[in-house]
Amino acid sequence: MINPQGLMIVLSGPSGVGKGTVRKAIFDHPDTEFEYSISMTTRNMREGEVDGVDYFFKSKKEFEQLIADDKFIEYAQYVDNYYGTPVDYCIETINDGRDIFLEIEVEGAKQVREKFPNALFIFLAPPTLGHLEDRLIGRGTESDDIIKNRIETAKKELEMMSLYDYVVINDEVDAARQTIQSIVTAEHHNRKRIEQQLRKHLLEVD
Ligand SMILES: Nc1ncnc2c1ncn2[C@@H]1O[C@H](COP(=O)(O)OP(=O)(O)OP(=O)(O)O)[C@@H](O)[C@H]1O
Ligand SMILES: Nc1nc2c(ncn2[C@@H]2O[C@H](COP(=O)(O)O)[C@@H](O)[C@H]2O)c(=O)[nH]1
Repeated sequence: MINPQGLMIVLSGPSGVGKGTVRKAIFDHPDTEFEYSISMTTRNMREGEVDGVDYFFKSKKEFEQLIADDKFIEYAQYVDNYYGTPVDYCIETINDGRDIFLEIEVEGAKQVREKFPNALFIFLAPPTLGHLEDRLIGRGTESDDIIKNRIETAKKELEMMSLYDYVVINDEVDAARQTIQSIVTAEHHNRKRIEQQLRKHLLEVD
């Protein structure tokens, strides 16, 4: 077997587009067999969030020590807080042949692309910028200033979508969930076919 590793699936997109909502729909679905990479962050816990489930919540000092110890696949400072993907669980999972699903912002996705060019990159986009603003306001978890900041960041993030393998518009949650699952299934088929062709070619060369 040439590539027995699991697939690294990166779902990115601006804050408020619905990444968390779509990700939850994916993981609630019985067909889903991916593992979820729980990120670390220094931001304050929101009401209803659970440490070790939604995020591993860390102090700034703890996070900076983890950076120094090279414990992240990627990390980024996003609107005054650190966010990062712990390296150990991701590597263990893909080496074990299981797919790992990362839900991260755009700067972090760029770092993943440099380290794991074979990962699958999916950008979740809003139908319009107005939808994004409405969703952030509707979620009611951030102050007006932070929402403004996130919208400004989103405008720059949306310019990066052409660098992704796929763009999925999150108009309706279940449709976005289904599209993402179909993309992953198709990607597995493609990679398997390429691997078989490569193996056949190598045997012919021998
Ligand atoms: N397709 C949709 N239609 C309408 N509302 C949606 C849709 N998807 C998500 N939402 C709502 O938009 C808000 C933001 O969604 P969510 O928190 O999942 O976004 P996010 O991209 O994960 O944000 P962040 O990056 O800040 O964590 C939530 O209130 C959610 O219920
Ligand atoms: N680069 C990374 N970005 C991450 C990670 N985990 C989450 N995120 C992204 O941060 C913003 C803000 O999240 P919020 O929970 O404060 O709303 C959002 O775009 C997340 O997708 C990570 O490990 N690395």
